[in-house]
Amino acid sequence: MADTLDALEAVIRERRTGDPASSYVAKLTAKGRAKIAQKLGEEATETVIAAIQDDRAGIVSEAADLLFHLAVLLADAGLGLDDVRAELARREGVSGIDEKASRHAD
Ligand SMILES: N=c1c2ncn([C@@H]3O[C@H](COP(=O)(O)OP(=O)(O)OP(=O)(O)O)[C@@H](O)[C@H]3O)c2ncn1[C@@H]1O[C@H](COP(=O)(O)O)[C@@H](O)[C@H]1O
Repeated sequence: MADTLDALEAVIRERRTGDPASSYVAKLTAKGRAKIAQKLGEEATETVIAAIQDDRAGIVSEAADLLFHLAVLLADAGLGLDDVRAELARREGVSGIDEKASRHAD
């Protein structure tokens, strides 16, 4: 899975400046950050709908769309999956319950 996402990220970085007529990544990137963010939101909503309908195949399909569009957004922001991995690694072993409680400690 990590390899697939890394390969996808590499393709996205390469296609960003490609021909919008033949590349969806280039076409979406050319439309700008707001459009990329909008698409990400749409795919998130479609994932939510599939989840509520308990549509397992739909969840997988929409999650793939969601991860793809997230990777396009990260690339547009000059970020990458390694930045997200580092943040998740930083949180490793920190309970979400404890983390939330610590926000209200002071
Ligand atoms: N994983 C994906 C991937 N997932 C989803 N999509 C596209 O994302 C789009 C989202 O679907 P929508 O129906 O919402 O999009 P739309 O109707 O075109 O968009 P709007 O005009 O409505 O905004 C579709 O065109 C899908 O084909 C993807 N397009 C590309 N990839 C990967 O990116 C690589 C590079 O793609 P190109 O840039 O097209 O060469 C490909 O080889 C794939 O590996």
